[in-house]
Amino acid sequence: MLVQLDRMKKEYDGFSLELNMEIPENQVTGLIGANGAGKSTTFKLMLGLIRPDEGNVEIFGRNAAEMGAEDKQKIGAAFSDSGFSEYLKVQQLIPIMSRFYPDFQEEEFRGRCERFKIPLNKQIKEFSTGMKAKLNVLLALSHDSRLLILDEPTAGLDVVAREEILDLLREYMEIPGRSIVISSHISGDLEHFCDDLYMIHEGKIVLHEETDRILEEYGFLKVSEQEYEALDKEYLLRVRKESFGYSCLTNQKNYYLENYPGIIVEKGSVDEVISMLVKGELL
Ligand SMILES: Nc1ncnc2c1ncn2[C@@H]1O[C@H](COP(=O)(O)OP(=O)(O)OP(=O)(O)O)[C@@H](O)[C@H]1O
Repeated sequence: MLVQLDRMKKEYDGFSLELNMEIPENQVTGLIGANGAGKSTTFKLMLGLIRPDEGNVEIFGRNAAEMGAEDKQKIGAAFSDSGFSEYLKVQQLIPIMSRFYPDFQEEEFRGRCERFKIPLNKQIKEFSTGMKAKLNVLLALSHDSRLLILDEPTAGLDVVAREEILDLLREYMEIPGRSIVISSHISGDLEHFCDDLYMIHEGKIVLHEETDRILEEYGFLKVSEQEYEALDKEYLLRVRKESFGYSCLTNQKNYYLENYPGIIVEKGSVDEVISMLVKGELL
């Protein structure tokens, strides 16, 4: 495992984050959650910037809070704030990055700045939100890391820019042994990019599932009251009363399709699945 959070608990006044999470090699893991769900806090814990109150956070098999310089070289991280003074120009970041990361790939970085229309000679404070977001990802990708930790890298980007960033990240994943952990509050941004998704709601994981399983096996049964009464409830996760009867979330939609001919089963988007998990009633 590249990263492991084991029975991890972190408390702030009025907020409690409780996580079990594993980030293996060769995988893109998505963290989805609304504002304030705990995504940034999770990343800070992974990077050892803050310590858990309970449980363990390990990165590359070692306690995250005791990470040494060598391990830090193996991580590329991007937060909404790059950590650099916005009075600097990208040109001035290059020697700073080279000093910190011996394997900083200057030529590649310059090439990508050109490709993404990031000017080298303009102060970062003059950049648009999208340009800053792109720059943060390019910086995270600029040295030969094994793990990328990207906090909402696509926030504020238009569709074209978002796809460009995701393409760059797909290229990154072509080298075996690498992994990405990426967050977003918009599940649609991630559902076709991540292999594995964690949905966090108010500090707790409400769903951890492979993306393909969510898209292929989760679904919504739309049933009348009579159909609902006759239904085997074993594979229903949540239910919600509707004007026509009930909407039921299942993680085994093929079971219902096979055993209840004529039943209406709709494929839900990841957003709809989350919304039902958070707001639907437990059986
Ligand atoms: N240093 C801190 N002191 C007190 N509370 C904190 C601190 N850092 C985070 N929190 C609280 O933890 C909760 C989760 O915040 P976090 O930034 O992890 O959420 P997020 O999912 O990244 O949200 P967003 O999408 O808005 O960035 C919030 O209620 C926040 O107020």
